[in-house]
Amino acid sequence: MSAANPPSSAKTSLVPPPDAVAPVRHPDAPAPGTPLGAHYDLCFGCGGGQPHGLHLVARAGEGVSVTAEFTVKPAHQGAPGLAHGGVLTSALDETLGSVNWLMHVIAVTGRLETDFLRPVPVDTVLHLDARVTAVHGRKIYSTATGRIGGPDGPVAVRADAVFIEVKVEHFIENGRQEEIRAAMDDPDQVRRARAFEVNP
Ligand SMILES: CCCCC/C=C\C/C=C\C/C=C\C/C=C\CCCC(=O)SCCNC(=O)CCNC(=O)[C@H](O)C(C)(C)COP(=O)(O)OP(=O)(O)OC[C@H]1O[C@@H](n2cnc3c(N)ncnc32)[C@H](O)[C@@H]1OP(=O)(O)O
Repeated sequence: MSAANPPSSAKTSLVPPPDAVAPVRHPDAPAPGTPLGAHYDLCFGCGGGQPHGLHLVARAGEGVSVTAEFTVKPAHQGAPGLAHGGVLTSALDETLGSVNWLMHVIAVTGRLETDFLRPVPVDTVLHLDARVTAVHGRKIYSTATGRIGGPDGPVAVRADAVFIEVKVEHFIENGRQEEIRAAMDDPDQVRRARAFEVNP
């Protein structure tokens, strides 16, 4: 086994350890059915101000779950008339990322594994559903599906993920200064970030 190609480590396993606990919905989480809105206007996944983005719209579900829709546009093609797999994975990633908000936890994707079960044509609405299954320390285990033909249609894509809880400093210290300064100057963005600080 070469160092450049290490084995898939137990450290990044997608299976929660035996002492993982059930996720807890924050008391101030929005009621089921409430749109979550974009966490950042320029986010590729959900930002309304991102012309190249997916414009995914997520709503709170029951417990620690969300539903979302993403419409596949011609700009999202891989093969002629079919969605690119990486774009579909991005939609799953964004949906899984938004579900952490219901626990009032900021988290980033550590590991994400996608199964592609059916091709997804351009103009299809992908009906996404994501939920947290377990929490272990800073690790959040979650799973998502994307269905076509309606919210109860066949599963076209699915994913399992581990997200890692981070502080807001993760973004402030690692993001490009230009965008961080702009985010800090946006009262809405600061309010969103503060919500995590006052309701840990
Ligand atoms: C006013 C300005 C405000 C600006 C803020 C703006 C918005 C903020 C609000 C919300 C935004 C939040 C999310 C966005 C939502 C959706 C978008 C989709 C999500 C993404 O697209 S996000 C981008 C891709 N993502 C990354 O860019 C991560 C890069 N990466 C790192 O930044 C580090 O790598 C990190 C932080 C992950 C860990 O680093 P670290 O040093 O903090 O943690 P450490 O190593 O100590 O691990 C602690 C425990 O996690 C386990 N662990 C570690 N790494 C793991 C892995 N990969 N897989 C599985 N488990 C892992 C260890 O095994 C240990 O587990 P144990 O405790 O059991 O030992």
